[in-house]
Amino acid sequence: MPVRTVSRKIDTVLTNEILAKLKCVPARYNSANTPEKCMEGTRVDVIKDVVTRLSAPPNSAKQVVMLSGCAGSGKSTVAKSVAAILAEEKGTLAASFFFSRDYTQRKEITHLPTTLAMQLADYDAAFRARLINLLESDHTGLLDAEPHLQFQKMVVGILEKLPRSSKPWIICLDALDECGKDRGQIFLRWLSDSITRIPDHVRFFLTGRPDVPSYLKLDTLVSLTHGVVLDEIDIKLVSKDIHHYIKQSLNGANWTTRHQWKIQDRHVEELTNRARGLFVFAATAVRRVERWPATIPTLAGHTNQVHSVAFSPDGKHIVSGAYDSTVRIWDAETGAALGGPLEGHTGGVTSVGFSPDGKHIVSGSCDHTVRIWDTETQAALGRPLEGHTDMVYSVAFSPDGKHIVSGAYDSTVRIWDAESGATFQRPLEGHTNGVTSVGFSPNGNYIVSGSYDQTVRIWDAKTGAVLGRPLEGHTDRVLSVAFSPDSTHIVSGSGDHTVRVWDAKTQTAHGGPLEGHVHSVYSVAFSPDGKHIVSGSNDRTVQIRVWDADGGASLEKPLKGHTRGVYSVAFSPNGKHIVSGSYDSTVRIWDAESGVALSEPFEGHTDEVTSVAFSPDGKHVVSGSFDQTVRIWDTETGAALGGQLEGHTDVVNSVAFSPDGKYIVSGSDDHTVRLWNVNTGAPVGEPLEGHTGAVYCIAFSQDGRHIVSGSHDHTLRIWDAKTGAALGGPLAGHTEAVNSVAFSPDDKHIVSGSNDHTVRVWDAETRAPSSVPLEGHTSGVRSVAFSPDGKHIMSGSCDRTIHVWDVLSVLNQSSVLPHARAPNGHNLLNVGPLSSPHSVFA
Ligand SMILES: Nc1ncnc2c1ncn2[C@@H]1O[C@H](COP(=O)(O)OP(=O)(O)OP(=O)(O)O)[C@@H](O)[C@H]1O
Repeated sequence: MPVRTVSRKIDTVLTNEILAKLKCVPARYNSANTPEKCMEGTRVDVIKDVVTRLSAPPNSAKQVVMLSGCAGSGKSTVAKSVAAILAEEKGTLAASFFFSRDYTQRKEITHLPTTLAMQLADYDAAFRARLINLLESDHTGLLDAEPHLQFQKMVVGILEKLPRSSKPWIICLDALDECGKDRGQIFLRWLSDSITRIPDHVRFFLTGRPDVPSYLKLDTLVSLTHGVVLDEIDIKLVSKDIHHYIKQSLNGANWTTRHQWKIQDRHVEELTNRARGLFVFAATAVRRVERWPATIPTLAGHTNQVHSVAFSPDGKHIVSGAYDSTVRIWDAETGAALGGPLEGHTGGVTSVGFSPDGKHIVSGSCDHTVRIWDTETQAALGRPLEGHTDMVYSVAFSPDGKHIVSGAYDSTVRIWDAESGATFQRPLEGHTNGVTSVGFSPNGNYIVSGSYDQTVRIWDAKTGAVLGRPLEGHTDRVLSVAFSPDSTHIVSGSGDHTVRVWDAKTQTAHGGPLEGHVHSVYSVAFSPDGKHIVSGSNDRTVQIRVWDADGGASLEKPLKGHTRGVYSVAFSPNGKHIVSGSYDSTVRIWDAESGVALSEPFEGHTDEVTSVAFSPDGKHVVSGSFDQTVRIWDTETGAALGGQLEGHTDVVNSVAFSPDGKYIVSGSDDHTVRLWNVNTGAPVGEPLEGHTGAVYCIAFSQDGRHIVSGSHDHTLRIWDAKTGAALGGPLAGHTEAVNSVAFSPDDKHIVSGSNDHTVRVWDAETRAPSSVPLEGHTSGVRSVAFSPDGKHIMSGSCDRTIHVWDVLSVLNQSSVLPHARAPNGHNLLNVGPLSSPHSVFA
């Protein structure tokens, strides 16, 4: 390599190291947990106005634009949209800081100057050179100086020396009222004192509640500030935006492809009026509606218990059968009854269903018979089908419409020819009590049945043979069963008042019982698009629930139950369980296969839980918290063992057991890594020092000899676990904080996940990257782990997905493209967002 290239590389490494010393906070407009942008088509004028003012040529514009408005008026959402346009379309966003009282580092002014300086250095090479120069020649301890001095020297001092630019440089600071207890007053004073030194191509876009602009009164800054007040915009215009927002959210393409019903115009009007110009009202209402379960109109008309309901194949109609001996047809959207009751049965109607083409309805009754009806004329077709010797509890068409299956109190299942009404084949026998409910799988291969014996059974539709074991879980009679449209799930309703969903393949419960009815659930069905479950109950109501097949117990939208963000997950050593730690201050244990929570949340921490890990024998779990302590729990009972381990002087971000289970290592915001003796709870040796930012994550190597740590300073470090000495320099490459690290099972590689949205793999010995950065996540990567066989890497992100990467492909890819980014390369490596965990970790 030519000498000049080498020296340039060394220079780059050195300057990177100097800048890495700056304490920066991930608070850019596009950092994790910043607000969403305005919905397209809303706030168009105000966004345009602000962008135009900020983009005007120097001299002609005021140097500060201040957007204010009351709580929830939508300031941060507008700020995000403005910042995105400036950054992504105009290239004029020099720096941004979105304050938030919900995040420790983003609610103080402390790291604002260094964060701004770092971002300005990223934005402009001349600024960067001057900043490096300043830091190199500084002997006054500027890195640890108080923030006001840092602002003066690292931001204002450099800006004033730079040549004037014809292109605006915009600094966006959102939610000043959430900046410290003084609600942004300190910052405004700094700005006021120095604005005359800052060249006029540098503009500030500030937002805050109405008190923030009031702090400017009588200040020199006032004359340089243009104010935009959201609360002064004509309420008719704002209401138009809110109307658009509600309608799009609950009636737009995105909604209607996912949901069976949509909001009606008069309800949009009503919600808009009630919002009275406050976006937060509308946003909260929309979120409520989106949240499961949504119960839409109650269909009232039957004069006795409703025992069965089903959607028509096109989703437009619902049919119901009741103990008043009638069948009724309803409009699924409005809930209005279509025509009168269908009369003919001489006993209560227990079960109803549509034929696949929607033209016919089948019903089963306490009068021992099955009947077929014409949907349009609502007339009975032919004579009743006779054969069962007791009450018929359930009926359904086969997917090709040629057969009808029925289950009866005589404990048998029967199959009928839909056209001739003849019954053929022997009855299917196996249940030990009355068969209440039956259905074909949509692919026609299986029949499912529910019984008074509290179980659900699956049968081969061709041979009539029973498949696998009975599905157990209901604590009372199973009254109704049905397959999902894709044949993967079965839904059942029971006398225990609940609805349950089962995985048809694994024959296990999919999540916990769905509650809501106040009496026995006699009927359940999936809507044709699989997004809704309709259920009918002894409580005389029909309920339509929005069911998210990916939610609940599914691992694709992982393990729902925590009430705040989950920031740490880990597999148990045998791969059967998952532990999660949440900002809701609790720790939870889940079944890795079904996604079911295995116990009540573990409670004890007094603040957000940042990190969790299993002990090597799986019997204990360790957790670290914002409350600066480490805690150890009994996995089975959830009991906290001993007291809390105290010593860190700031938030504990990460914890891990040593492979022999004797030690725990922890990383903290106090920049140090600490070792603890599990038995005594006492710290071992001195804290390990070296990182220049908070330590976010740590892991032991499998042989227990090394520890790897990842930090807010964007780097990883490797330590000798015995001596505490750092092994070589930091592993640099990530461009944002490192949130998660892990050794591969053979200790040869380290995987890291970062706020820069990427996953990186490193050679543990040479400390060089072993792969291109793995791209695919659309938000910060929070958690990474190798599968126990080392063949896969799992990464979890703020984008709410878990990706699984094939390690062999990752490493091979790197030998083809040593240091380049593979365009779309991740498609080759990425097994994809996790839909079936079993395929990977089985
Ligand atoms: N134009 C918009 N499009 C879509 N959603 C919006 C819009 N404006 C606001 N919202 C939603 O309304 C809620 C409140 O908005 P936002 O947080 O921006 O208000 P704010 O004025 O900054 O409130 P606060 O002063 O309490 O921080 C958020 O949930 C946001 O997503």
